[in-house]
Amino acid sequence: MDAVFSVPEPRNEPIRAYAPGTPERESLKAAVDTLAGERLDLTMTIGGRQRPGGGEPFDVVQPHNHAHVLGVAHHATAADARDAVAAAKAAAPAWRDLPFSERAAVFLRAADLLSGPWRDRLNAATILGQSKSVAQAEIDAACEFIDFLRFNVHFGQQVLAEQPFSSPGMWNRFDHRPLEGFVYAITPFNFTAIAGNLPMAPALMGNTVVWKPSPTQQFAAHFTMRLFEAAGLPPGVINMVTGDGLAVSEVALADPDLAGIHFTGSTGTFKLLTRTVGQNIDTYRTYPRLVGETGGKDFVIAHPSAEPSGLVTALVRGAFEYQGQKCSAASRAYVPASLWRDGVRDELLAAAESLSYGDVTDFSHFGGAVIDRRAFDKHAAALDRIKGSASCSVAAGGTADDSTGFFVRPTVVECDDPGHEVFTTEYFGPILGVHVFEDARFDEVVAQAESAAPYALTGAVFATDRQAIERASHALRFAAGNFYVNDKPTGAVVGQQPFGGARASGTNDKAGSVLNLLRWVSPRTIKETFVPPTDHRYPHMG
Ligand SMILES: NC(=O)c1ccc[n+]([C@@H]2O[C@H](COP(=O)([O-])OP(=O)(O)OC[C@H]3O[C@@H](n4cnc5c(N)ncnc54)[C@H](O)[C@@H]3O)[C@@H](O)[C@H]2O)c1
Ligand SMILES: N[C@@H](CCC=O)C(=O)O
Repeated sequence: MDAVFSVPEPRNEPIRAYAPGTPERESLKAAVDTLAGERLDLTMTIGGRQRPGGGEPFDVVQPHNHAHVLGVAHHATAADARDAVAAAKAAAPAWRDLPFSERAAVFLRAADLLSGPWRDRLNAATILGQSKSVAQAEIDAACEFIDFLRFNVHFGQQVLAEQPFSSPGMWNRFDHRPLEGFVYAITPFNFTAIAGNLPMAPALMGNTVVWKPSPTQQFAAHFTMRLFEAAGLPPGVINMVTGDGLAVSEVALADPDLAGIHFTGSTGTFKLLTRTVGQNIDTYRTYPRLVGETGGKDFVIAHPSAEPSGLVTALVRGAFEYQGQKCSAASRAYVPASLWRDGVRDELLAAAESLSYGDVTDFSHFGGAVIDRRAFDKHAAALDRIKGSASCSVAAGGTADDSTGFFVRPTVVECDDPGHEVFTTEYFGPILGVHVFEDARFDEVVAQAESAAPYALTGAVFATDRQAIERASHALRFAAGNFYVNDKPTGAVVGQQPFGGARASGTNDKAGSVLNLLRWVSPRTIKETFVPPTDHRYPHMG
């Protein structure tokens, strides 16, 4: 077909409420019951074929009920990784030669399947495997994932439309080639949408991918791979390997055809991958593109003019939704003494104490458990250190219980010392540090908070005084890639608040935007001269 297609205009997927007594709630409940009753073989998918990894098995469990095994996966071995890389390379020529519209149609179909018949399955898998509440699963596994699929197609088309100028007598063109080689996508446990987006975005632009999901997100990742297949993704375009990824990295990072890494996860892991690529730099055919979105220590700073109830709600939702396991989660707050004394303290502590964390298959809970034993132990140890610290006191929560699930209570820590680890270390759990300051010190506190932590992902300022907002916004310009005024620092929506941070928080390539898709193409410039000159002499030569 010869045509310049326009892709469907993307719209953000409406969020379902799952109110008691509604058919949508019953249908999701049934999907949760069905998936909870199975014990799946969580296979790899290489070249379109499912097979178990060749390494040690590991259980994928419900974090809120860790005795309940949802499925068993195996760590991929070096041989598995070599097969995945070979499958990606074999699929590359046919996939990149498919017109963009055909590749886009696969992902638009995936979006519609997920919006309809696959919605309950992906949501249920995310509730069970990652311990998300219904509301948190819906905004992630359904809405954000659907948005990534649809908006990426829109932005991909925008990339292709980007063309150079042409002087008379010639036609200059960009051929937006995919990268030469394969892309290695490594994804975190906390968002089903991110896990789907990281292999999808390079694939849309014509690349083939080796995808390594997090072991603790493997349950939903399994269904994501099935969704891509149901949408018509050809074998070998996305090859999913399971496990911790150590053997996969040994193979993939040493391969001459490694063309890019699309990573989201901790700062430490991304630094390790970057360092390894640096060490192997002479191995590669081309410089691998490194895209990494990493950790955060996200702040909320209130001015004395802030509206108190909005501030409290933002702190509660920003810090404690999904048990604080969002890279964007509010984990340090700076509150003026006047507001703190006049109600914010009492409201915040009461709200934190009232939150119910429990078995999220009971839809009435606000939240669930933290992801695994490693996270639980890390938070328990941090709480012990905080309790032993002279400058801090636990004002709410502060307890942890792993008898049935990995539960850590929503915790508020008041701390005099703004340099304390509670304001600098990413715990990635439901622990909020609060520094209370004398009202007149607002600008000084903003300046300290600006670089108290090495990260620069998200941050919020609460104020009604426009000059205070302007001053804080200016002083914090480089302290957050996503900056909020009078809103919580979480919950970025694809297409509306393109997401990503700098400093130790990543390469800031803004997932789900044109900026990210640009990283997965390597344009060839073509100049065609319609009537080539036939005389080599300059006019001045006579
Ligand atoms: N900035 C963002 O957009 C964003 C979004 C979500 C999560 N995060 C960050 O992610 C972190 C939490 O996620 P996590 O605990 O899954 O992070 P993690 O770094 O422990 O793991 C991320 C992924 O890397 C894999 N991995 C680890 N070492 C590897 C290696 N040598 N080779 C190949 N793969 C390897 C893991 O198995 C997992 O799939 C937090 O720091 C959070 O801030 C950032
Ligand atoms: N995009 C999500 C965060 C993803 C990281 O975990 C938000 O804005 O809350």
